[in-house]
Amino acid sequence: MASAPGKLAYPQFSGLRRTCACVSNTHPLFLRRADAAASRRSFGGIFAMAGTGKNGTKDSISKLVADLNSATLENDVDVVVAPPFIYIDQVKRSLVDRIEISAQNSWIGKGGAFTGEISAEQLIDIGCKWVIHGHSERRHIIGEDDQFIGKKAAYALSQNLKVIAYNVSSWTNIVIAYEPVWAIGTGKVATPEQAQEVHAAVRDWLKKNVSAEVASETRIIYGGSVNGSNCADLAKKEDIDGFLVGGASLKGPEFAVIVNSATEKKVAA
Ligand SMILES: O=C[C@H](O)COP(=O)(O)O
Repeated sequence: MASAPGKLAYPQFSGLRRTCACVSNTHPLFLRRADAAASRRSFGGIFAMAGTGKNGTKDSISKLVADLNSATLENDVDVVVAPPFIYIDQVKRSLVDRIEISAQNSWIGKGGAFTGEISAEQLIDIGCKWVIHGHSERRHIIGEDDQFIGKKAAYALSQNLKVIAYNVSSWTNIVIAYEPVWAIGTGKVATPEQAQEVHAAVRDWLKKNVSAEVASETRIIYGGSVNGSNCADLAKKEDIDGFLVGGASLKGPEFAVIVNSATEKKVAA
């Protein structure tokens, strides 16, 4: 996913081939609702209510949850939030059921003596339905590689968590996120044309390497400086099926604007 602003970055195709990595950054999301008829065309995305660990306090998250609970959100957009582990329970207890919860990471296998780690089983126990794997920050800062991420994703999927990442035996519960690293947290968003080109290339990769059906159905979401002002133009693009939102997700009303940019998808369709 690395590239300079203005240049297209093709997300880890070699990784995709081996395990499947897509990439996300920090926090997460919204997605199309499962009952929305056919396919990825119903918008979906991802939003993070608090960044990777460093964002959020009990008070700030209470405020954000209150904003989300009172926001008017498009019916046919799935909305998922990914708070840091320590706030998941608080969010689960206070957030409306219409919004699902994701973790930002999980262990590679069954729980046990792995100090400091959180298992997929524990996430399910606390009410999570989603987990993010393969975020560029986990790769670049923590040093996770495709193989390790693949193990995590495979185990999470085996426990029926939905995954934003790889090592996929069934694509039903997968969402792929494309985030050019130069766009993450920088205010330099990819142009709709740049993002569309990469999303189309990812979809084409799926078509050639997995199947036409998977290519058609899999949601590919964009992340990197998405905000209330640029989301509408991005949402109009054919292969952009949602967003992975970081900074703008910390402001509930702005996040609602991003969720509701799904209407642009309907207009464009
Ligand atoms: O996880 C979030 C993404 O990495 C995007 O972050 P951002 O919207 O602050 O650029």
